[in-house]
Amino acid sequence: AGLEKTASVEPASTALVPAPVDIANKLRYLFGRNGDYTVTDAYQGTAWSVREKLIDSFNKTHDHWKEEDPKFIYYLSAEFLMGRSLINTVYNLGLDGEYAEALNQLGYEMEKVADAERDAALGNGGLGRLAACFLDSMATLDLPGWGYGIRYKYGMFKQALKNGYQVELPDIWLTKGNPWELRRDDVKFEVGFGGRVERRKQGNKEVTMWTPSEKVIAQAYDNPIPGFNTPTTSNLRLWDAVPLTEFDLSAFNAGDYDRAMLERERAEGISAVLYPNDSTPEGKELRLKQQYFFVSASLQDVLSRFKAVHGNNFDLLPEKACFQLNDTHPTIAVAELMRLLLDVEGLDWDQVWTISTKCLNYTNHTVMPEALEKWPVKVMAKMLPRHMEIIEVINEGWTKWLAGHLKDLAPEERAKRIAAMSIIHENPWNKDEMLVNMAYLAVVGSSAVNGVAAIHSNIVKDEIFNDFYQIFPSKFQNKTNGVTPRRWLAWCNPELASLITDTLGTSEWINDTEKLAGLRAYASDKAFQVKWAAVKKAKKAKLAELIKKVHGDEVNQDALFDIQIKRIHEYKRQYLNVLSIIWRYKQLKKMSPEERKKAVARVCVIGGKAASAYDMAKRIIRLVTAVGDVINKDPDTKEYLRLYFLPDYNVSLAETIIPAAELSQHISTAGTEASGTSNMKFQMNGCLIIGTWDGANIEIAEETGIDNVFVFGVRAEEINQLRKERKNFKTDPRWDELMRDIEGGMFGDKDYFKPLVDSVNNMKVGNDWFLLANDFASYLKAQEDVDACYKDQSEWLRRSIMYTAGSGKFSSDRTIREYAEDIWHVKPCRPTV
Ligand SMILES: [N-]=[N+]=N[C@]1([C@H](N)O)O[C@H](CO)[C@@H](O)[C@H](O)[C@H]1O
Repeated sequence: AGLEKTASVEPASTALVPAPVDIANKLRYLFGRNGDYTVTDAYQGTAWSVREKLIDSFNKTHDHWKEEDPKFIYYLSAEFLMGRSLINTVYNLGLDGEYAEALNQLGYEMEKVADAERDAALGNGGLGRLAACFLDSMATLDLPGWGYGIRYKYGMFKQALKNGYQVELPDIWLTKGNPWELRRDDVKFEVGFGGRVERRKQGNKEVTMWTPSEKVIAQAYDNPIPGFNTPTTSNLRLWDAVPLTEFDLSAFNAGDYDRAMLERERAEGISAVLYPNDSTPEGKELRLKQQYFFVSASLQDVLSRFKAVHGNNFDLLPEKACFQLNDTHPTIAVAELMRLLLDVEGLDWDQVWTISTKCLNYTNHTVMPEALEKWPVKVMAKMLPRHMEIIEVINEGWTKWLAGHLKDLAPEERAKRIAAMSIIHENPWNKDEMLVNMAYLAVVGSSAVNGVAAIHSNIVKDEIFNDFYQIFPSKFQNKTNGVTPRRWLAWCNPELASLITDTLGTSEWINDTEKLAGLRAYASDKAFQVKWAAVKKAKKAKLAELIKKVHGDEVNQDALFDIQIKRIHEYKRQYLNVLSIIWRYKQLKKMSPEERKKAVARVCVIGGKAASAYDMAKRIIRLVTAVGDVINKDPDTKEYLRLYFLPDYNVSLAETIIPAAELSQHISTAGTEASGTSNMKFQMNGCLIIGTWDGANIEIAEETGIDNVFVFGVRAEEINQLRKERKNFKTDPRWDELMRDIEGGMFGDKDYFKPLVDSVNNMKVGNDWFLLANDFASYLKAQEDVDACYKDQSEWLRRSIMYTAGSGKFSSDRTIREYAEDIWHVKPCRPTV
């Protein structure tokens, strides 16, 4: 793992070179810059200097783990939404003081320099960011663990607004090089696709030979992951797809330039771009190719390191390695681990099945039926013929076992149950097509299956996988999500962090967040409330600055900052938020100037990307910008209400918005948001929540005190019935008025907004599947409660402090400790300094 030591020459670490000198050295020798540095220079110089300290810690850690040979956890994920690394790395390594001083000497502020870094946006939303938070906690808890994923050349698209509509731009993030990665020329694996499978006699054994028709090389890039306040630096290994042959000269000489480049393009195309869908599957074959590409390279890598130490003693593998499948995206691992141990290592089926199921664990992140990946058998059989065979054999064994297990049932009932749990089943929308259900394959092929919040894990057990739960109840667990308090409180809100540390008299809360509960004693302390409010005010000023930069408007910084930032999706109901803003606007318009003065002014911010092919989500974005265009310019109301869509929402923007937020919205239809994680980040930063009884909102309310949260809306268990009765639901007259306004062109673009109105209001066309009309009245009521509470600032601040005090549970350290104890059975292994 660490850089191989040559017997003769011991590399001299640059740790002894004073940081300002080292930065200047990097700029001179890496970038040919000799003074009058730009802010980008200052970033590059600092990053390449810090990089060496990071590599030192990385090597020490991996040398130690090599000696100790502990059990490892490998987190397989198609997404890692890392964001920027400079601040996190400098602070986690405890180098913040040294480098802040160094940059001052060069005439730069750390914060400004940090802004020059591009986000590593190798993910869509919650699922990808969760993986990044998990890596931070695994390293901070000294757990021997690596992330494995894809080094996309183009990450999550950049979002821009053109006349109020979303436009997507490629995320060209690697052009200036990446100081946070190490290309590992000594770590490459072949990955095959297509071709045919043959059986051959070898001695008395029959062996299976898969001859792929296409091969690419998986090239490893290591991204050291520094833990906080520990010598441990773990790793995120990302794979880049490169062609076997760099350039087909013979084709070129034959004048066939295209063919000369063909193999290169085809190979590079595999890791070129992240599919921009959140909670909806991508059916394109290239997506399956991406999934198999990184899974095969990762498993080959783990087995080769295992064999280097333990030879062919594969029965030992489950004691030395376990894998977490981050949703169904890496589920092909069930068949690939079987193939590698069966066909390459020559072990027999039952032994391999035992080893494989012991090693694999699966996390489900959504119950949306349309989000559960199902690959057509014909696509799988063409691209991965050997894997399709293995999946058929797994399914045969599984359905045969089921027949035995359900022998007491009546034959037709038994057949029905078996068909309902078959990994390979008909496409309900096209009977001639058979599908491979990747979620069922993951459940059958794993030791543990978990949901990501209590309510979600119950729905997983009681609804989507109930048949499986009844057969192996002990396989199903809950692991409520968490977020790293380093990035999402200590580093993005240092002002609040130092107030907390001063008040609690320790900074230990940064990796022991249960200690935040100590703030409860200060919730009603007037002097403390003043300091608390001052921090929030300063952060609001920063956000106001950003709004000015993006939209050119000065906003009222004494207004309530009301935020909804997350991927745009109908189930997350940004549409409902906009409707309440239109209603608020209309109330303000009806008021006299005196009455308006008594109203609670609001600055509403909405941000989030819509998947590029998701038409309805794009219409929601346009409605937000159209409503904003009208109300922000209205002389009567613009002092009391604003609505801004902040484009290109990503990790870095969240780090600016969340500390400034006073109210955040998590208003998904109950039972649809598996967990949510931005809700936890807002809570940590003392931002109050208006939300439905859904996902982790419920556990946040339990920890913060239910009376401190503005909860509204129907409960998950009512949904099915309400959907059936939706067409007879008597809508609120205010709702009807707003539908007429939008349909009537109050915000222009009425034809473009018609499908939006129809989707929730015209039962012949849409059926308001996400029950916006049903929750409308109680939502407006909850918003009135927010206004009433905000008018009593001491009550508001008491609640704000109680939020942070109750956020201890939502540290990803707690989540990872639970995974490590209940699923992975890995133990901390801290290198000695
Ligand atoms: N896919 N997916 N699932 C999600 C998010 N969209 O990425 O995973 C997140 C991480 O588990 C959840 O917080 C969120 O509720 C869920 O919808």
